[in-house]
Amino acid sequence: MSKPKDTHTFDLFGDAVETQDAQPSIAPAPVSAHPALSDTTELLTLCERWVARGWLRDLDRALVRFLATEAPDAPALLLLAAALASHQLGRGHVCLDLNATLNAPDFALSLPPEGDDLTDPPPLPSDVLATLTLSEWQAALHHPLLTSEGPGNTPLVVVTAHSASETRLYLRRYWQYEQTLHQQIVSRLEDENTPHTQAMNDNATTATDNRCRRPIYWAIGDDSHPGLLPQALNVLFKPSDNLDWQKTACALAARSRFGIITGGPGTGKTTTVVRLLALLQTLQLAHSPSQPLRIRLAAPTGKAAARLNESIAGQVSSLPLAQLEKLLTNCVMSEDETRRSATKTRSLHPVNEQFEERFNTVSSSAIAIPTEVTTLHRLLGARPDTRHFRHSAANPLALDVLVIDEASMVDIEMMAAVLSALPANAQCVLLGDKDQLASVEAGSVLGDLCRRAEAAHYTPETAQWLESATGQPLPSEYLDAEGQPLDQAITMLRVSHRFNKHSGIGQLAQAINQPRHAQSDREKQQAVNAVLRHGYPDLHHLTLSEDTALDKLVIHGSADKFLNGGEGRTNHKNEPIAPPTGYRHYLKVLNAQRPRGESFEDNPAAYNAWAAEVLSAYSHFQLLCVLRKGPWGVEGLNLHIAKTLRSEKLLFGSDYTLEKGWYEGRPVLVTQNDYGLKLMNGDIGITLAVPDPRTPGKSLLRVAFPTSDPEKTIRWVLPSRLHAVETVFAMTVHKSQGSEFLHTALLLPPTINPILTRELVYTGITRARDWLTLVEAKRGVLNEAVTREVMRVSGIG
Ligand SMILES: Nc1ncnc2c1ncn2[C@@H]1O[C@H](COP(=O)(O)OP(=O)(O)OP(=O)(O)O)[C@@H](O)[C@H]1O
Repeated sequence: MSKPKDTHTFDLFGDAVETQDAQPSIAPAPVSAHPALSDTTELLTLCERWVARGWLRDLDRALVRFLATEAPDAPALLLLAAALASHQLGRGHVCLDLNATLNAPDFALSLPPEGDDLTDPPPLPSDVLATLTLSEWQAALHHPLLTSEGPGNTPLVVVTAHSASETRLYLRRYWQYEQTLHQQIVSRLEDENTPHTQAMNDNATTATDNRCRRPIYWAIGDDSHPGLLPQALNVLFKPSDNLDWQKTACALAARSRFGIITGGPGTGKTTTVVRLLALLQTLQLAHSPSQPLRIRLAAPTGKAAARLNESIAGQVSSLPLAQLEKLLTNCVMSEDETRRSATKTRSLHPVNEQFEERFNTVSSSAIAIPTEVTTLHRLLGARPDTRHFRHSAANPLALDVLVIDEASMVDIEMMAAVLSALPANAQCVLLGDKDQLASVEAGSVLGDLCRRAEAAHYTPETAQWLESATGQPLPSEYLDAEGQPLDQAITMLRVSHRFNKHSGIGQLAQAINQPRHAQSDREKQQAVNAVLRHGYPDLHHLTLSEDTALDKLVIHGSADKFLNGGEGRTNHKNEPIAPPTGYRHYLKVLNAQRPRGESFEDNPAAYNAWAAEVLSAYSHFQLLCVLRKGPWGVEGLNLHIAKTLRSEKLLFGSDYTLEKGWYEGRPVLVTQNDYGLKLMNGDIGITLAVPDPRTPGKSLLRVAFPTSDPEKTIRWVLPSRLHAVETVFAMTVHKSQGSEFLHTALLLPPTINPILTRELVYTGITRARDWLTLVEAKRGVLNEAVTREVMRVSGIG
């Protein structure tokens, strides 16, 4: 088998215009139609051959068999489309786009990127589909038992959108998720400008019921507290000569029941959302002093939740709450004053003397902002052995505001489940970086919803409202009289406060992130290379010409390769930055700070403190890679690094132990949620040796995981209880999403691969907080990678 021909169309679902205009990779002179296009038995045989090669999943073939049994008269072309649609789900696409598949058929299956040397290869999709036209395929997609064009009971749904050339085939479940998402978002956006009387009635409900308390009318049409919104925004944001996108984001997200705040690393998403919550709570208390909003914060993984937890706690403590409470008190006093004089003039009856009570409630009510962040699975109440959650439309969550961080990692199934479980009037705010890799599961919801975020598309009405709320006029380039309702609910933060123009990490992220339509591939490569050559203090570009360079990096961190050996830098808050390290650092801490002469049971605090130090030291460095298998993948690198650390006498164990067993210092990544052990997918633990209480002088291994519980900072787990973990000296970029490391080393393999795209490189480098080492196993791979884009197929956005 040969390598797919056009490497520039590696991204099957790349830019639609380009793929349509591009030369199709269909063979120019087909001889005759492949029998699998018209004969179900031939098709099943073909699927079997594809499954044997790993090009198609067994699951996909099983679906075809099932459909063929259910409807023996179904056209083979329909069954083939079903197999490919099912296969796309495993590759992150929600559906099969027929036209894109005909334009680049070989990307519809999981072909090995470097070709397949085995003899007697099965026909490639490009061979099979060579004679097929779009209209023939479209015509074959209609079958009363198997397909429909919308609601119904058929297992498949056909959607023809915009123009007849855009036909998508869905498995019904995924079509339904898309519909749910669409309906939930539209219904939350549609009445943002109208007072919501039902919500006011809901105010009378008790704290334990799950109807929403939030009266959404206050932000727009609230007559009782004129000016409270702009006043509160002015308390929360300092005056600025430039357009403050954070203030804009806060106002827009407060205005509607669905909002998105997107932005790159350090653009202030967390800072903004904390202020948004303070704003919402202030507005709510002005109306219902004794009924603060019930706010919940969630993230898709335990790691992302822990990170938000950490940063949000710091942000809440710096909020100007006293000023907001003063504003609130003045507001309630003036309201009651007005009411009092109105009552006096209307009648001689005594004034309604609830004033004192209301005043006291406000002045004693701290504007409560939660700092605890949970995972989405926990929030919804995941149950073992079922994909259904405890909370759903039938049993909604008891909350008024939900903030979801790292929303780019949330797949379509989870997003539909969350939105369905929200009470009708609850407010949902998504935070995330639209340019990051999407979830590994099907769907790239945040990226799809934010397709128009760059240019904003605010209507003149929105701009006018924003100006009255924030005091800031919007530049005309962000206005669009044709702006969609969704555009009005999205703000993109555009200024990084963590990476300024002197930061190589920030500059590289920016150069890589330029969308394809904004510049040619060559211009992008030149921009990226200019950043690499510039000599920024936080960035080192390493091409592996000698074997030991990678070893030096992972052991020592290669501080000597950075300007001044990494000494003397400060961060954006003027705090000193420690020089970059490698894995030696945490292993040194492990040995140097080990509690001596005390048993684990007698002094758990000492062991917890030790474990916390080791875990913190581990987070100073992480090697990221692209692949799982092979010498440049997680598996090969993990073993290589463990052996290298052993040769430095930093780790101990036989080859077998290092490859398959447990040893002190082994860092592990949890790969599946384990509710029994309270461990979440993405958690990192370190294996430590603690004294064995049963055998004096001996030790036993336990794995230490950090917790967010201040009472019990470390969770100790016996290795035998951990089933879904892997060594994490090397971590894939996909798994690193939602995490951040002081020194991140991103290793690109020597050959290009379909998953090596701009989004992946961007996601990898933005995991670095202070130092980035970009490693190319062979020069040139980065240049190729940054010109490839992933575009997921879906009907959202
Ligand atoms: N307007 C601002 N002025 C000055 N510093 C700011 C401002 N906004 C945020 N920061 C600081 O910038 C840093 C990054 O902010 P924040 O954590 O809110 O960004 P983020 O977008 O959530 O980052 P990430 O998701 O990449 O971790 C923080 O130290 C924060 O205090």
